[in-house]
Amino acid sequence: MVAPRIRVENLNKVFQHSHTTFKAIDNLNLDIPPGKITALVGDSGCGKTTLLKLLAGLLKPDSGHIIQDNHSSSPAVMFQDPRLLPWKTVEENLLLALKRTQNNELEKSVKRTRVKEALELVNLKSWSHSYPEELSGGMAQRISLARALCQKKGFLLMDEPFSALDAITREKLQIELKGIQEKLGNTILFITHDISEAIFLADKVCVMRKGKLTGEVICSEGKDCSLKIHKLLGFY
Ligand SMILES: Nc1ncnc2c1ncn2[C@@H]1O[C@H](COP(=O)(O)OP(=O)(O)OP(=O)(O)O)[C@@H](O)[C@H]1O
Repeated sequence: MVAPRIRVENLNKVFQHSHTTFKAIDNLNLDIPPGKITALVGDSGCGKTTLLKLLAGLLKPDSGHIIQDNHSSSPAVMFQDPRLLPWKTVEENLLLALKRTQNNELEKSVKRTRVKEALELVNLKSWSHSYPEELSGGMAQRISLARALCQKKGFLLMDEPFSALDAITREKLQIELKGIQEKLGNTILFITHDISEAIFLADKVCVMRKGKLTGEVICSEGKDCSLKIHKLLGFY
């Protein structure tokens, strides 16, 4: 598995609202370094999910480029809600994701091993035969993470994955994700409204306003990170 670098160049996306047009992504440039967590923060409606959908190939840009080095496949995506099929077991949900995303190229035994390994990573191996209704919110999100990881895409898009969880579960999952990232070295773009979550998880925090990237903050640069991010968000 190769973790790719992603470069977004002069990206534009316009939506039509009745008779007017709205620029959801406005000439946006972004560098997502390989093997690291990059966080994207911004006000509600600034275009974060639209950017994620463009990166995932779920939307087409009006102009601009998304360049993915070393890697041609689409990223794995994790959303705010786990989106597990309730009539399938945990293992079946993960196998289904592999069937959908890998076109059945993989042998059954390889798929099962991948699912087992991913469930081990999120410490839920013994729950493989359980149904989603038996899981807590935090467990369901860890299964959702395992579903993204078992695809071995190298590039993972996470759209506010922990925002529906209680504060304690959320902190636990942040620590788990950091540990998993240190083991696997995926390229991750993590969208969040929570500035402290962004600083805790990411090597770099990118700030978006009104469809544009207004700046980036490298988290290793010390304790002023939060202040810099707030300034870029227009707080001061
Ligand atoms: N399919 C669509 N058709 C028309 N307008 C859209 C569509 N998708 C998004 N928009 C508009 O684009 C803007 C950006 O939406 P987007 O969902 O990307 O914001 P966001 O930053 O992810 O917000 P939030 O943090 O609240 O999820 C919004 O004004 C939204 O109404």
